[in-house]
Amino acid sequence: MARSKSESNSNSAPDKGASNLAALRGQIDKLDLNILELLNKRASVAAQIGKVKEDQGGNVFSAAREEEVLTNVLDAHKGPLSTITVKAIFRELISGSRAIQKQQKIAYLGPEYSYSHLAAIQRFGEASIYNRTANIAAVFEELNRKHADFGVVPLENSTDGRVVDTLEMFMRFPDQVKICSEIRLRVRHHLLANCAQAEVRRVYSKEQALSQCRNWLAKNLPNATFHPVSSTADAARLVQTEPNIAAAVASREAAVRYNLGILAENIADSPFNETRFAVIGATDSAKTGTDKTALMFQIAHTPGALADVLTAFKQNKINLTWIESFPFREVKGEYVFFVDFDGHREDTRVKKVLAVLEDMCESVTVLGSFPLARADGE
Ligand SMILES: C=C(O[C@@H]1C=C(C(=O)O)C=C[C@H]1O)C(=O)O
Repeated sequence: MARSKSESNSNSAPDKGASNLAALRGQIDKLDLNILELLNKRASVAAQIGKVKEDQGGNVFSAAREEEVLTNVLDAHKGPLSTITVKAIFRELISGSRAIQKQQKIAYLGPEYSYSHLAAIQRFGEASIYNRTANIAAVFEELNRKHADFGVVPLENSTDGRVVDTLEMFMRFPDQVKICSEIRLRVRHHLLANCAQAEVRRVYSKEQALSQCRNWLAKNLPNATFHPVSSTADAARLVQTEPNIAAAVASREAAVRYNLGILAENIADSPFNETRFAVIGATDSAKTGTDKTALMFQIAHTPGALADVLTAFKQNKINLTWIESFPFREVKGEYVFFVDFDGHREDTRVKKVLAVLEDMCESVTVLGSFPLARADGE
């Protein structure tokens, strides 16, 4: 309805506000169209890159190049948008650019909305195809059968330590796959249910998640019993079947997927709970300058053998970032060690240490070099 002059005069401040709002929204509309045009221009260049790769036989996914793209952008970023927002936008932009070249198939330990699934989405975005598997071995099998281009498998959790099933697969099939990227996922456990906290009698979750929230659960749910199930997402699904008495310890995404309320947030006993995942594929990653290398070696059961290996790292000034020992099933008393360290296998000092290890060890397998992962949210 048209307004009379007197009406707008008597109300001039809100009127000015309204026209300001309209003008500002007009600016946003224009900017959105500019952004859209630029996004599609970028996607067209990615499509051309895809053609070059097709001719030259290159991989669609390049962890090293993606890291470079993100570093360029984040170095230039001055706000006011948060870094998390910029990262999320570029994650999807890059995901879409890969999909234009060829949609990538990613295998992960299911079900949907497990932490492995969340880690996979963090790295590969929404424009990829996700194949869930029933166990970690099946992620390796999916790759082997070429049903998936990449797999996402957990390596270690900051509270629970190593993930035995993954390390065992590397040991059983040392040359089957390479690690091409790592993902650090902040694991935030919440108590999900559709009843009140006082009504909760049964709590479902994955065993590790129950253990990571042990003190909180004992203090806040003294009348409940705890039931380990195959995954946190499966726990959330089960709660739907016993809505009046059951709760799950799982992610926010699982709450959305299974229509559950969040009774309590961030209930893990340790405020810092992170899982590190490996992205496995046919090849590892090109060098970026801030890389890590993972390897597995087996040494003779003699005094000082491990100390000699560690000295070789020290002498070459290589910083170890992880070490795990694992009994070698085939020879009693022998151990396989997993380590990762700063540097790329093409760096001179890494080449030197690898040559020394080849001489010292019964076997050495380079699991791969890959860009150092940023902490989740950084
Ligand atoms: C465009 C490319 O392909 C993929 C998409 C990227 C991007 O959108 O920036 C970067 C690396 C690749 O994973 C490329 O290799 O440069």
